[in-house]
Amino acid sequence: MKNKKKRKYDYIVVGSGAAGGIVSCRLSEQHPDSVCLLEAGSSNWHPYLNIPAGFIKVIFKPGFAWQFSTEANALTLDRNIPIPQGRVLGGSTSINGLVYNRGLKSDYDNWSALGNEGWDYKSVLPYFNKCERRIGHAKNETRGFDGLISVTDSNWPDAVCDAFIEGASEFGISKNPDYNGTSQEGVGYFQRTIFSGKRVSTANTYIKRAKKQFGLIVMTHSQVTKVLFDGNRAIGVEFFNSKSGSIENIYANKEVILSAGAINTPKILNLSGIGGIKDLEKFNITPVADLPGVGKNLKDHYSIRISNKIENAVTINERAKGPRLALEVLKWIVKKPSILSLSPSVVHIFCRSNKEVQEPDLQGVFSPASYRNGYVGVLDKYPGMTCGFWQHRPKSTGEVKLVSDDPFDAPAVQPNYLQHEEDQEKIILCAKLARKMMSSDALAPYNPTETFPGSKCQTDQQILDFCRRYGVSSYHLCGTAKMGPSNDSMAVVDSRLRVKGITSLRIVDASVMPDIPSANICAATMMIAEKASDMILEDSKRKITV
Ligand SMILES: Cc1cc2nc3c(=O)[nH]c(=O)nc-3n(C[C@H](O)[C@H](O)[C@H](O)COP(=O)(O)OP(=O)(O)OC[C@H]3O[C@@H](n4cnc5c(N)ncnc54)[C@H](O)[C@@H]3O)c2cc1C
Repeated sequence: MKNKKKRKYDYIVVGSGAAGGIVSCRLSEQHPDSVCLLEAGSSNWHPYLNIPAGFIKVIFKPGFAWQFSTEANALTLDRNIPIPQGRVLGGSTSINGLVYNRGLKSDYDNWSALGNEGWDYKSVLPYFNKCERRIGHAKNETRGFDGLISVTDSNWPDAVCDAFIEGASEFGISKNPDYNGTSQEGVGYFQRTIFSGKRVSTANTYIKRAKKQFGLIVMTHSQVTKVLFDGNRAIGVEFFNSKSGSIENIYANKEVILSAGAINTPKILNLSGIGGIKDLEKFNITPVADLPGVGKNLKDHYSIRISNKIENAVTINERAKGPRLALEVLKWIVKKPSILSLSPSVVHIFCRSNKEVQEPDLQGVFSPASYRNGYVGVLDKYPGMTCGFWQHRPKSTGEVKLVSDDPFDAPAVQPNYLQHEEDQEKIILCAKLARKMMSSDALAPYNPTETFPGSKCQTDQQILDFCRRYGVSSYHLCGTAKMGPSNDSMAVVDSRLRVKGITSLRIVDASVMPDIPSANICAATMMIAEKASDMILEDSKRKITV
């Protein structure tokens, strides 16, 4: 393959993350030398992007991640909560927490029930399987074995984690060997997108393969500023090449695909004249399509964490410093279990908030590590453990909107965490559950003492205040260009992910989710990309005008 840059391609894909990395690869398999992938960030050469524990070194660095934060809001005590998003080849798959979690069957059956034909669990399962290479416990029909994304079990034995898992059974939560199989409910070690001690991203799998085998053109340092139209047909994009400092245009024979993520995709749409007319008028942007749903329906998982100081154990807190860290590095180099090849959350719990609920509606995460004041950042100086929880399907929704017509200004992001009363009730329950899980008899030999928020936080009101003050994003932003049927005026794309009222423009990323899955959302985003790739190629063969 020649990998020679041109001015015109069959397909242009904007954004190289969980979705864009996959779509660009699948399209280039069928259209070699004729797909161009534009990425605002740089390549993924840096070792921190390939060592799982490098996560903590990159998420708050502008060279690797868009440093977005939420708008201040009284619901979360006027804080600007960090919501970084990957800005590098592989997008957020190059910086994320590596947890592989598909969600509940009912998540996708609900998408279908909302009028999105072809998105029920039975229809999407083959696409979850298509991208997966499951290594470890699995039932054949529910898992994939031939895909490019390796999904492995933890190889890091830890006595505190084992005790936490044992302890959960004291509260009626049983071990589940495969929460991505037939049933999610239970407790156990997370499955991770880690192989041979290294991060598995779309950059080092799909994109690498497509560049080498199918002549995929990858242009990093290329921030798309708007989509170009001929009438209502998308014909290309304008982008800023930050290496040359110039504005350039490239064109598509067939389609433009936006995969810039749940914050940047609605921003590009608005800058291109697609959005609510009133929103566009504010910035004198000439409208191309009146779609008031652009940027609306923002969802995320708002989580809280409870930390304990413990004794009689060596936790990640001590292993991440001094001579012990040197030993961990050495272990990683010789491919032995090491804290360098861990996902930040090691153990999962999926459980129900009450007996009336039919399936899990809460997710817990546990690690034998603790951060100062509960914030991901500086580890405590003493041995510690942390349990976090969030609600699977929060009812609060927010929005992403432009603050100006300058493509280099970050948009305003307001998730309205805890706006809905039910979300407030559930977050209190989450905090109580996290406490309960760490008070099991199985963990008693470690003499846990709660350090954060501490014993003074007891009443529901105190707990809610704590959640408002210290809750954080789980970084699962989605829904800002949702798919929906023609009678849903807030839908932005149809069930084949075509932007309504526009031809040759699709959205393929976490933005199109009509509701948030009961899971960390990367697996679902990759599933969307595999399914979208088939739809784009099918429509092209049938010569359907999109
Ligand atoms: C810190 C963090 C931890 C997470 N942990 C987990 C986890 O453990 N498990 C899990 O399942 N999910 C996790 N997620 C969520 C998951 O990674 C994302 O939901 C998923 O990657 C979204 O995929 P996407 O394709 O929509 O966007 P992204 O993967 O974010 O990709 C979007 C890409 O588009 C590029 N882009 C944006 N704007 C432009 C533009 N104008 N021009 C060109 N390129 C542009 C970006 O730079 C980026 O590369 C995490 C996310 C983050 C940020």
